[in-house]
Amino acid sequence: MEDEPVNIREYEEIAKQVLPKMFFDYYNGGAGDEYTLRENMEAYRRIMLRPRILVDVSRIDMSTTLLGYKMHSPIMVAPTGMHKYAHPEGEVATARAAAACNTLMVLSFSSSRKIEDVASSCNAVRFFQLYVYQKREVSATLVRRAEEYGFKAIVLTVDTPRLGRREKDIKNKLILPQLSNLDGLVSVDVGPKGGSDLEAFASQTLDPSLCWNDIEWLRSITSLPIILKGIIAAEDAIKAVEMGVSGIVVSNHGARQLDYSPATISVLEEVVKAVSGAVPVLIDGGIRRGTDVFKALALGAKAVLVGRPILYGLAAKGEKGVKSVLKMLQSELELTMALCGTTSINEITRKHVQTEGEKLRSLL
Ligand SMILES: Cc1cc2nc3c(=O)[nH]c(=O)nc-3n(C[C@H](O)[C@H](O)[C@H](O)COP(=O)(O)O)c2cc1C
Ligand SMILES: CCCCCCC(=O)C(=O)O
Repeated sequence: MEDEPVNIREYEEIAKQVLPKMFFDYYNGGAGDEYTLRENMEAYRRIMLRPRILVDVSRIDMSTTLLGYKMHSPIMVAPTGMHKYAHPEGEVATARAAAACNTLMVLSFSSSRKIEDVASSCNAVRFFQLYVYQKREVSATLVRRAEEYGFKAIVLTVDTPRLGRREKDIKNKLILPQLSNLDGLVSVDVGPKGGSDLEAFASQTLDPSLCWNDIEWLRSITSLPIILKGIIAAEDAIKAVEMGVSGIVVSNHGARQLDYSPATISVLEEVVKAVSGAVPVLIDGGIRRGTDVFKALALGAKAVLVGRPILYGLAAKGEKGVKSVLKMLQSELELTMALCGTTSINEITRKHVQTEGEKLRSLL
């Protein structure tokens, strides 16, 4: 029998072996020099844990809620496009795995399976991620469909007025499958082929004029709560709260948009302080270990989202692989909680971590 992967890095290796290079690079790559891509992960390594001892940890409860929805743990599935590159069942397999792990999935606007198919595949709580297209009616149609099919919130991505420069995709001349949600609404045929079809498609569809006033437009077409994904500055977090959003995701889009933007974990605290409890603050980017999840919670995140690890699991073993990745992160978090002397999510505090700045100051 083949050895079972024991961590996310091993799942990444399998994904690299089984996927065509073009698709693995699309999943794994970042923007520009990929500096932020490395930093998203490295920044977690610079944070140390401060365990407390002699606490009864025979029972650990990782459960939490988001917008009133209960989850087994604060580890959610981030919206990532085109799961059919990884597995023929695409987002349906991912959704079933998320449901089996009792967690919440955010379905991408650019999914390769239809909203309706994902909704009918299993009984899970799902949010819908939104891109705003120049043809607003396309975006509005998908919002209405998501609402009709039981999605519980709209996650508006705000870091993508244009697509980041992803040089691997340009070199590989990334091809784009028809995105089922857009059937009959938009064609992905981008004309004569040059570099990345995704880049060409994005430049023909994304609305670069999207701005704060458009939150009102979104509110006029849906009664679902709105979460903004892609905030990394306190000023924007404050503005988002003033605009009445229901949550914020500290995200740099997995370092696929603006290279040399900061690692998300390094700005989490600034955003959490600015928001001062008004709305839940989530985070994604670079989370590969249960210890990373613990560190994000200690710095004030309500929950985390994971992107690429889900795709590695999907590529390696379909639904079973996604389930295994989620369970692996959940059990790593549970062990970290036990070894840090925390028995519930609320017990994880700022005092359980030491940042690099604090480490340096303690040496002075
Ligand atoms: C292949 C891929 C596709 C993505 N597609 C979307 C998307 O459609 N919408 C979106 O808001 N974010 C998208 N993202 C960003 C993720 O939601 C998330 O911010 C990021 O993956 C988190 O970083 P991680 O991959 O290191 O966990 C995508 C990321 C990847 C890797
Ligand atoms: C029209 C924009 C497509 C974006 C595709 C998915 C995505 O966000 C990514 O990072 O890739």
